[in-house]
Amino acid sequence: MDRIRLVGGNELNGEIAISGAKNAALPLMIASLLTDEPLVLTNVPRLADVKQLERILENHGVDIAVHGRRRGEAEGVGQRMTFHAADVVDTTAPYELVSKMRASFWVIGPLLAREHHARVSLPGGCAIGTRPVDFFLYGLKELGAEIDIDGGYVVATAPKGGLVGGHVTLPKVSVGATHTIMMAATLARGITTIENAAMEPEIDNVAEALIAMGARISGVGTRTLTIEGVEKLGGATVEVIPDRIETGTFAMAAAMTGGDVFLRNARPEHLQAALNVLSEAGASVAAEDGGIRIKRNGNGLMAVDVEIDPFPGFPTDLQAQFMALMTMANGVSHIRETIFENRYMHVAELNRFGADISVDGQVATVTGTPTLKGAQVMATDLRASVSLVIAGLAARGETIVNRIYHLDRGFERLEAKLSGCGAEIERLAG
Ligand SMILES: CC(=O)N[C@H]1[C@@H](OP(=O)(O)OP(=O)(O)OC[C@H]2O[C@@H](n3ccc(=O)[nH]c3=O)[C@H](O)[C@@H]2O)O[C@H](CO)[C@@H](O)[C@@H]1O
Ligand SMILES: C=C(OP(=O)(O)O)C(=O)O
Repeated sequence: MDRIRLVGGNELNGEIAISGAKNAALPLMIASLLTDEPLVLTNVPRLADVKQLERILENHGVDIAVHGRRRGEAEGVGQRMTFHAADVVDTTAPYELVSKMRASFWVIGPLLAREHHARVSLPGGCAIGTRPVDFFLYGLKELGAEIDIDGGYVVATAPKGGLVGGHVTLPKVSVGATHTIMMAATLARGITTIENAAMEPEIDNVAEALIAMGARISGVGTRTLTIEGVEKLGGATVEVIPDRIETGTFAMAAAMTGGDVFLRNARPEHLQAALNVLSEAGASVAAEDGGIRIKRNGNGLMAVDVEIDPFPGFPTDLQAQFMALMTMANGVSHIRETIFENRYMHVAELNRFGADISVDGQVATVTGTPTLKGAQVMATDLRASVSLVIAGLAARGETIVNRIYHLDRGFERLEAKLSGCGAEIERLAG
């Protein structure tokens, strides 16, 4: 199993190109199941999760092509890929494929809308809580589907003639349920409303893609989406938005080590809450043409309290990275995780560096210390893994992060991007 070795203490200086967003690329790829015409996606990141979803889509009959580089295109630019679901040959998404990744469950929406049937294994994904699928089932039922659970599979069947429009009020904001119900509703007969919908930028990216494919959706960027079903969707070319979680991660890394890093392609409006917190903590954050610049001079950081919330709040996917940052801040920071009930697996690992973190229910209390010491640590999930890298970048001496396959799910060329800015970091194979 690969590991990462780092030696902390170097400032980060330079430029990092932010990749396309994993959490936008995945639902956009799934949207290709809604049409028999090709969907072209640009800026697709090279990630293990993208590869895994390719396998799942291929099993449904989707032809997938990765285009070569274009003249004048910079090296390392995101992939241009075509997804063509001319004929959906299988409406089952099997356990072996779906259990590895949460988002793969979302194929249930398009399959049900287009093929009127879907049999999808209950999902896996990061172990950060129980992560039920009750909102999806409720939403699809509101669109007329009949749902059974059989041997670990959700078996969904549309009424004769296909799904029908309905009113869905999500009990709690859910990104996955919003993507899935929105996609399903595009081909339903009549009008669907989704109240308390997620407003994450990835939802907007998918909604705009669906609109480009011929869907009728209004309320994009608000808590209420209205979808008027159409008979058929067509092809389109859509750009995956830059990854706001990767952006926030490198911003925290730079704030942790000090230095001056320009995050190219980053869009400040996609992570304003996190940037505000970084400024409050004492980092300098500036929106510049084409990206965001993060600087921190020799001064230490101040402790800041944060409550995790759905967008536009502070994202749960940056909670672990922020906690790493707070381990060396002056003072005591309180972090309240309100989205997932078990997303503190990194606490024990961060404490191995000599951090002082305790957890009581939803709240983690981080008492800053002036120094961390390098350690052997274990990655437990995607964002937890990268929080250990952030701690290691500032810790004295050597850190080894084990089980980094989690990192490869969601960070493209992490070591190369960090070492390009002066970090001492390498992957140890085997
Ligand atoms: C691939 C992807 O985009 N993953 C993101 C997505 O996950 P995901 O879409 O799985 O997360 P949700 O937004 O659905 O989860 C929000 C909350 O709703 C609960 N819930 C959700 C569905 C349901 O049927 N029942 C239920 O109770 C969840 O357990 C959680 O407590 O949004 C999360 C919240 O921003 C992010 O951390 C993940 O990175
Ligand atoms: C939790 C995440 O991913 P997933 O929903 O695929 O488990 C994440 O991207 O941080």
